[in-house]
Amino acid sequence: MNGTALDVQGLGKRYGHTPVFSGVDLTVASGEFVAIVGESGVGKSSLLNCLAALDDWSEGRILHQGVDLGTLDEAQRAHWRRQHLGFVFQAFHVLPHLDVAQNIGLPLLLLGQPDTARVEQMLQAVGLDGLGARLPAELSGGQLQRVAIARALVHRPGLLLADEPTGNLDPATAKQVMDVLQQQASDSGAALVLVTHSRAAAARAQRVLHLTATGLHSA
Ligand SMILES: Nc1ncnc2c1ncn2[C@@H]1O[C@H](COP(=O)(O)OP(=O)(O)OP(=O)(O)O)[C@@H](O)[C@H]1O
Repeated sequence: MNGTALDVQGLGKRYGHTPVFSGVDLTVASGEFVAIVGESGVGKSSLLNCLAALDDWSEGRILHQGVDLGTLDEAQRAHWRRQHLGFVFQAFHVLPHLDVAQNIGLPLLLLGQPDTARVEQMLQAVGLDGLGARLPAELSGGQLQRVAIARALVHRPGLLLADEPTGNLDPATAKQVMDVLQQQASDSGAALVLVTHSRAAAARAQRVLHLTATGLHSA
């Protein structure tokens, strides 16, 4: 897929009267990998939650492949997320009572398009071949994050957001998880926006942007 996956114009976020950031402009092409870094508390997670339309923003616009997310109501945003978005969190957020294959297949199930062959394909792609019947409690942290990556991409979203996905992992495991995340995002042609404190993870991106209270700047 070519073209612009994400176009953010003059985005600002306040919690009540407390400003977090303003003036955020960002264009991400399909297949591009952008890292966002910045001091703790500057608003990186808040920005990502806005880009996912999980939280409201105070000013500006977010367009995803031409769709203005600000014009969608809650139900339409939920529908947009299900179809077009993958999200990987620091704390994995896999569902403990579902096995690995069920966790990975959940986005397809929610879309009414269950597809066991696609789930198998994703299991292989992230190096978890043969582990589909395991419960999350029986996996390592690195394996859990691979489940989360497979789940985030199983429905072929155009936009993949990752919030500190290696924050809970040791450096060697973090490297393996980043290899999988980068490779899978690239193979699927998804735009990848990564928030991280890890210099090693950020250095993999095509662009590294620094978030401050006044916007995103080239790092
Ligand atoms: N729901 C909320 N209500 C009010 N303030 C909030 C809320 N969520 C975050 N904040 C505040 O907004 C600011 C930005 O928080 P955010 O978590 O986005 O920063 P961050 O850059 O991701 O930080 P870190 O790198 O430590 O994860 C912080 O001052 C935080 O206390």
